[in-house]
Amino acid sequence: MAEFLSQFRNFGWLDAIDIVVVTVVFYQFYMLIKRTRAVQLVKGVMVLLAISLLAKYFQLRTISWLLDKLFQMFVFAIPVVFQPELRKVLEQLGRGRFLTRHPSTPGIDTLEQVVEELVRCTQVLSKTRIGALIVIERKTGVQDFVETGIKIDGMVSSEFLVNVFIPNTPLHDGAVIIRQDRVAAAGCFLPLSENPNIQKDLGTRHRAALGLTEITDALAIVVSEETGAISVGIDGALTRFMDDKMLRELLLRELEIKSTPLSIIPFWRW
Ligand SMILES: Nc1ncnc2c1ncn2[C@@H]1O[C@H](COP(=O)(O)OP(=O)(O)OP(=O)(O)O)[C@@H](O)[C@H]1O
Repeated sequence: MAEFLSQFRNFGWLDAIDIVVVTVVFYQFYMLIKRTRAVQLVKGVMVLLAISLLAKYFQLRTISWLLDKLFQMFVFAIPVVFQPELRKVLEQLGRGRFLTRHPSTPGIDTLEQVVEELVRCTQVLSKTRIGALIVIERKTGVQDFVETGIKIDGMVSSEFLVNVFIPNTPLHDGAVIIRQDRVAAAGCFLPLSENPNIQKDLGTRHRAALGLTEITDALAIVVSEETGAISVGIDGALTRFMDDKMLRELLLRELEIKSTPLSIIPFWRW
């Protein structure tokens, strides 16, 4: 205890600066990877770190030894796995944009408005038989897929979304990605599902919606060009033939805006 307190007695302003700098660097790095799938890996490493500390504390030698070896491996693996994120950090440092402010979370009213705009736009798209694929990001970041399209960063509005999907316009091909209350990008390329059990009449638009929702917790709304049917992909399963009421209830529930009973949701799920 005395040793611990003596450390504090030697604590100078340089140590304070040291701690602040390290905190800021870690925070900015976290904000940078927060929207990508790399954050899951960081969480995994944190869990292993916690187990390793506990194993050391309780003197569990085999677990400690195993985890030590694993961490030695990480020294080489992490730069490879995080290569894109590390490149981005270095680029931002180079441009002097490391200390940027990060957008705050929108309120419930704003998100409710976003849901309304999405419901309105899917109704128009469905009635006019315009095919569409709209992804809504949740906890797992989908920045990797945002980067495959054209960055937009605009307000979510029904009119804008309908316009994006009008055939033969520059952005109609691919998916629109919504992040919170903003349209992050359009024309994004999503991974196709390889699930062999998908109905044969569902083409690549539906497969892309399933593909993304298999690997992230995002929601994917699909409007079929052929039938006008509205479907929603969640966790690699498709809820099909939704009307405006069902879609509104599902979005409000899944986006944790309002809790609605499950019974309203149809069970056309594959
Ligand atoms: N990997 C992908 N990522 C994003 N969008 C895609 C992807 N693959 C296809 N699409 C979109 O789907 C369109 C083709 O849809 P296709 O007709 O093959 O699918 P579908 O599931 O049968 O849908 P629909 O019922 O609308 O015809 C493409 O023009 C493109 O906009």
